[in-house]
Amino acid sequence: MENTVSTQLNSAQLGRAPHNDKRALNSSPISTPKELKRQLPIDFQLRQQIEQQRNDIRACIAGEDSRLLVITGPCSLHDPQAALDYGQRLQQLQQAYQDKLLLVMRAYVEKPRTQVGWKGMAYDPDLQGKGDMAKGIARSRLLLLQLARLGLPLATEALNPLVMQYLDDLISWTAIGARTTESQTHREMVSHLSMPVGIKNSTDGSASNAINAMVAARHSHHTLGMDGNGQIAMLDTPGNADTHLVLRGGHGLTNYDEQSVAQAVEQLQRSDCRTRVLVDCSHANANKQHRRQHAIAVDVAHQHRRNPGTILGIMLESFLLEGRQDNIEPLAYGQSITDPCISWEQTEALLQAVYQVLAP
Ligand SMILES: O=C[C@H](O)[C@H](O)COP(=O)(O)O
Ligand SMILES: C=C(OP(=O)(O)O)C(=O)O
Repeated sequence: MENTVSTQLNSAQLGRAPHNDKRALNSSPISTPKELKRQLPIDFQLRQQIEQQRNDIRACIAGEDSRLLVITGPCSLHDPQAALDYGQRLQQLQQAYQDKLLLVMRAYVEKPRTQVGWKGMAYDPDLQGKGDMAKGIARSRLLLLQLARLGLPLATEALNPLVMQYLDDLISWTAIGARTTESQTHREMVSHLSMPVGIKNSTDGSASNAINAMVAARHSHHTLGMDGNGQIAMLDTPGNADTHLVLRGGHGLTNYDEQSVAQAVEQLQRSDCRTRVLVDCSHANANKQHRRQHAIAVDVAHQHRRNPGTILGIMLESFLLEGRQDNIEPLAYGQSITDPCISWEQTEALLQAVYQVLAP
């Protein structure tokens, strides 16, 4: 989307900057988290469902549940209808595979970028490059609410700690991405979050920053943030012990093979961290060749059988149509506008193959 979304400032925007700060742009106030949660509330039953789903994932991390955790879905959500279509299909697969797989839908509304590009529904819901976070955050919350009501646990990447305050109650698993693993702000945020969190190895492929993040996040912190009323406040975070490492490869090297996993597990043990790792079958592990995800997932499923206690699960980038698209006009239904994904049919085949490894 880099080509279709302008990130340049126009003169009208610059003209609105106050005299004493020529770099400051227009600011548009938006509702507080409490106001938005009041408009789009979660009821008692849904709250209980999400708490149960978080507990199910916690049990997998702790090794009390031997099912393979599968985080699967589009690289990013941009079209609510296609996302709900995907969610309905996934929910049906969950019924079929529930004894061996715990399926969680990737529902990412924020995207970290290597340089510039579309940053997700929360920022630019109309894909026009204009940015409308009031609309974007509200649309994201509504969509997550509709997806959660399908009965699926949801996964997202927490990028901006303020955005997370509007959505956190709907999420069962959160990722800290490879580009933010080393950030103190993100480690403090994890310490504050109430759900299990997967922390990715850095883009250079090293697991050390992620393991340092796991250690930092299990401690409590004092940090500057925003409370539910939109008030800037010092937050005392409780610490989050429900974290795990996500291996996503890096710098042209993969790290999902048995030896890399064993090395990571050893490093985790030395830092007294949870040892079960989740393998991201996409990103640098697949060198963004989406079809490679199938072979990687099957390999990891075999490791899960051979070495119980090392593999927690897999992550897939999957949507309705295979690949990705650059042009938003016309927009193909169900195809990624960020990273390439496997199609729905390829996803069904992959999950069936993984299931067969686990339940021969
Ligand atoms: O998962 C998505 C991308 O890998 C990540 O957001 C970085 O994308 P970019 O390198 O295209 O900016
Ligand atoms: C951006 C992502 O991954 P990573 O942080 O591993 O690049 C992602 O999973 O969408």
